[in-house]
Amino acid sequence: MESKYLINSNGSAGISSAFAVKRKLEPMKEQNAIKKPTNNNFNQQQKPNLYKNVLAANSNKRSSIDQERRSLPVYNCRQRILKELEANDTLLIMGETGSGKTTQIPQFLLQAGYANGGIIGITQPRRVAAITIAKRVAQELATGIGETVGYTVRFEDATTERTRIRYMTDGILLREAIGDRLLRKYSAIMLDEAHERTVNADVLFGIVKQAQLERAKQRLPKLKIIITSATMDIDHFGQYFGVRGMYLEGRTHPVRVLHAKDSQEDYIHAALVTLFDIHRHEPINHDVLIFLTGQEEIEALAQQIRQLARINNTGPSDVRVFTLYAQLAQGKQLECFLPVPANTRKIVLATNIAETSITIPGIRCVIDCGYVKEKSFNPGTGLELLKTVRISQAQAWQRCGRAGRDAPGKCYRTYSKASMEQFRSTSLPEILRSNLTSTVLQLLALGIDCSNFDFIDAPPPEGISSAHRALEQLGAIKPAPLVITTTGRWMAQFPLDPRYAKLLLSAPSFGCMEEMLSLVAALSSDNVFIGHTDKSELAALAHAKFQSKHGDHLTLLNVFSTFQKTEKPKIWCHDNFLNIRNLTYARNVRNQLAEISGRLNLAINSCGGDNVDAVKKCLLTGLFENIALLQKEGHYLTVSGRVKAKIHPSSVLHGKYKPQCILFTEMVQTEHNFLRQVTEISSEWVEEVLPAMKSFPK
Ligand SMILES: Nc1ncnc2c1ncn2[C@@H]1O[C@H](COP(=O)(O)OP(=O)(O)OP(=O)(O)O)[C@@H](O)[C@H]1O
Repeated sequence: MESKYLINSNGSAGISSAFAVKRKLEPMKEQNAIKKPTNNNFNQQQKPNLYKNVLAANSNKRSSIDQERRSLPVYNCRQRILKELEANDTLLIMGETGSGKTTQIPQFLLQAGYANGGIIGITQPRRVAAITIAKRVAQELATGIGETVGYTVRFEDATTERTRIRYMTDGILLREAIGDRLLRKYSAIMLDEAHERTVNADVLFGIVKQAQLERAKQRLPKLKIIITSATMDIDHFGQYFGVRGMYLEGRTHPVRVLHAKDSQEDYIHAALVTLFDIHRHEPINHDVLIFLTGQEEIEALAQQIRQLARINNTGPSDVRVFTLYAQLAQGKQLECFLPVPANTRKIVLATNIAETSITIPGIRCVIDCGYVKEKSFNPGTGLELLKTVRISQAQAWQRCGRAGRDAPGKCYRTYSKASMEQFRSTSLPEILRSNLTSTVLQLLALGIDCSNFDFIDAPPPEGISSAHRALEQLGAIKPAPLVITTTGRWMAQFPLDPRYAKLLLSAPSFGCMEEMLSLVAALSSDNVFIGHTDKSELAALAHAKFQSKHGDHLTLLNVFSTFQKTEKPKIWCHDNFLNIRNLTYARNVRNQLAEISGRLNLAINSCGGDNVDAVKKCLLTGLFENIALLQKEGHYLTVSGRVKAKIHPSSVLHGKYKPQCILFTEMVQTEHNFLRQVTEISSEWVEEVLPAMKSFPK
């Protein structure tokens, strides 16, 4: 396999080199480079007591971590960053992957006294990054999580009133802005991984910019804004924020890049061969991270690797395989961050959720398949699809940057150098290719009309109109003049997609609130079934017990309701091939949704699980855009957009008799359009439940 790879013409590839041409930056050389910070570097008076106490209590334990911190490129730029921040209210900072932006800059601000007047908030596109980075920074400051450093992600808050540095997902900060548009709680906000351009981050760029201006106008304490990334389009950001960018010089550990001579069509096979080649030739403590596109691919390859490791007599004990993807329960996602025993190689199979921000200790080799599953929304059909597409060059460098964090590394790309040159330089911002229903509602709850909002890149007008249409059908807004209704305000209270929030608001009138709380919670956690196991036949038999002839939603409800009642959940989940972590997560989500429902005085009634029609009709009130009708040819056609599709093989309705009319949770595009999580409904109900949908085809 080695012969398939070429060393990049630069030999050792500089992670930033590919972007050097794009940068028109002010190079930032540290004037007092490698000057050890002393107490004189900041005003003693301003130094927060809290930080002083933390320092005093833990000074003995920190020498090795301190050394690691001091060797990071960002450390040498500390003085300059603080000086720039004193002079400017907004900073755009670009520095190599692993240079220390995310972990160190907030600590510089803390030391400089910025946390005296408010919290230092740092947003991350993903919760796994927010959690692991907060833990690392707490360790660096030798404090417990939730003390000086904490994190908040959806359905989990690990902060206290003592927390001064708060890592969080961008969705959390956006939600807070609904309560206070000026974000008065914060003295500084760092929007990290700006290149990711998630919808939430794009909205936040505008929110923090407005909050900063408004606070200045009202003579309130200043809001400092820091935008960071290793691969952002700094000119574009510079124009939007009206500031120049800074480039943090200094290199981290080198990563040697090896491209396939020819791009490998079967990238999973290429990844497997490369992995075993690494396993034969690289020291056992060089851990490997493989980037693939999704859960099914990852689970299948994980199983194959485990089997092959046994057959090849490398011994099961010298390989530990971990998986990392969004649908995996949080606890399980964090397992790959723990050390493995000596003489064992850690192999992590991940989607793009491991692509930015995170450091998985021990990773020396990255294998990059060059593809990603990306959301794309078609406002014409109203459907959001997940499609497998080529990554951008920025993503390729970010993936590469996951190696070389604690030592020099290697990155194996299963695509050729020539084909990489054809990749887009950066990914298309999510806001230009997503369903905007949730964003439009959140902005309206903030009192902002999306059509006049100062976006860094304005979403297409047809995307906004499509969101308006959907929100009107959900009863969340009224058009001309555009206003948010009480239902809309209530929907915005739930940390859920508006369609799912609507299910909870409608449930009391169908008498099935208990059931809907359980179902929405279980849908938020996703895959509770363990299917990829060497006992897959036994697993299928166990799962069959929960099957409802009505479809996947009621099957999932059966699983969750039985789980809630079981006295020995661990044994029960094990025996039934169910994922206890995902179910426990769903239970926590349910508690929080019930708490919000209680605050809104929604009646918590139940149909006793027998009145399945009530549950199905209620599902229609939120998911009415996801209806499909059986065609004579045997396939389904979605009512909204008339897209041809099949029922996904994972559905309990797959391969059985085909219902005339179905409701689905999502559409996935692989070789066909597949409808996931499907329930049989009656087309008669549509007009009963949704009087607005008069044009429904019979
Ligand atoms: N959980 C961790 N365990 C061990 N080392 C860590 C951990 N997190 C960070 N580090 C160390 O700190 C360094 C800086 O990480 P940090 O996340 O601050 O860099 P960054 O510049 O923000 O990177 P990126 O652009 O990739 O997000 C890493 O290269 C690594 O050496």
